Amino acid sequence: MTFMTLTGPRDFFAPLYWGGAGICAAAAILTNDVLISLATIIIFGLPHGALDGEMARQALRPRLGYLWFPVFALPYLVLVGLVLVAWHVVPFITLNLFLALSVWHFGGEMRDNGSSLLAGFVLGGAPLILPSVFQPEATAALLSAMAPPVHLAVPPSWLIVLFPVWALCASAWLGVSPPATRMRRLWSLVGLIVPFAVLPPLQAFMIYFVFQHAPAHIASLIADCRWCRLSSAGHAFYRSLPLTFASLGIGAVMVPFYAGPLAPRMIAVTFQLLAALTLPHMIFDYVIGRAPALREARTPMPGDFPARPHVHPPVP
Ligand SMILES: CC1=C(/C=C/C(C)=C/C=C/C(C)=C/C=O)C(C)(C)CCC1
Ligand SMILES: [Fe+2]
Repeated sequence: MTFMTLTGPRDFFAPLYWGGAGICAAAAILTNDVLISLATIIIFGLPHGALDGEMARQALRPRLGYLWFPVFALPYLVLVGLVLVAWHVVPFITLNLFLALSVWHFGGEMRDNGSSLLAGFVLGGAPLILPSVFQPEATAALLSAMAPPVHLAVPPSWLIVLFPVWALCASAWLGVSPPATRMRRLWSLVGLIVPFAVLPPLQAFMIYFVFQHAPAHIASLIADCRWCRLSSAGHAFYRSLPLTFASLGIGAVMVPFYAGPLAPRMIAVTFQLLAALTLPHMIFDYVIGRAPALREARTPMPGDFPARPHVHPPVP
């Protein structure tokens, strides 16, 4: 019944969650503490990716029974392991691939319902291109900490070279927008530019990840009536807990394999793990969106928590 108090009709979840996220983010900014920024990123950002397990369960369990879990988890874990090994074997290449995949991933999440590639590049490129241009040294230091023993004095040049292209694309994206959406687009750009212009890069990324990227992903799943058990943010958070804890477990196992002072070490663990989870997450997203068999196999299962309907009937 705790569940009901979290997600019931009087939804206590949103104020609790956003209050917690706001306090943690403010603490990270006010104390300038790397570890608090990382903790905020993990606690309030990681769960959005951990919903893959819930989607796989809904898609696969009606056809495979309990076998759904190994069918989903084994390839997923193999990919996680491969990415973690790649960080150690070819850190420079892995870092650059991760940055490029992140542009793609962030763009896909932020543009409204699968709109243009232009929108994807503008909205997905900003979180990586802007810190590289506005605060090159701090960004290079963070990227170096992410991929030891790589040492970068400046961010990867392709991110810098993309800046004028990005600025042109952003202007074009605003310019071609229908008047009704122009202000919304302008505000979404302001919301991206301001944090990366005024805050240190890790804190700006924290704001982006926790308050823009993760909520956009969760909102798109809630709006999608295929995922009947994800009908509110509270349900989504609850359903993300098992894989969130599993990911934290993987992170805990990783820590002893990394050397050096605590802050850079935790930066490496956090972002290498994020990269390792992002690759299977993106592949999963692609597969679940394309495979017709997976799209249709969504009958309610015994023992399911009765989800709130997505569309409420009009009150007479
Ligand atoms: C660490 C760090 C950066 C890169 C972060 C990346 C690349 C994160 C990717 C996360 C993903 C893909 C999550 C998926 O949900 C910046 C912004 C360059 C500068 C600030 C510090
Ligand atoms: Fe994501």
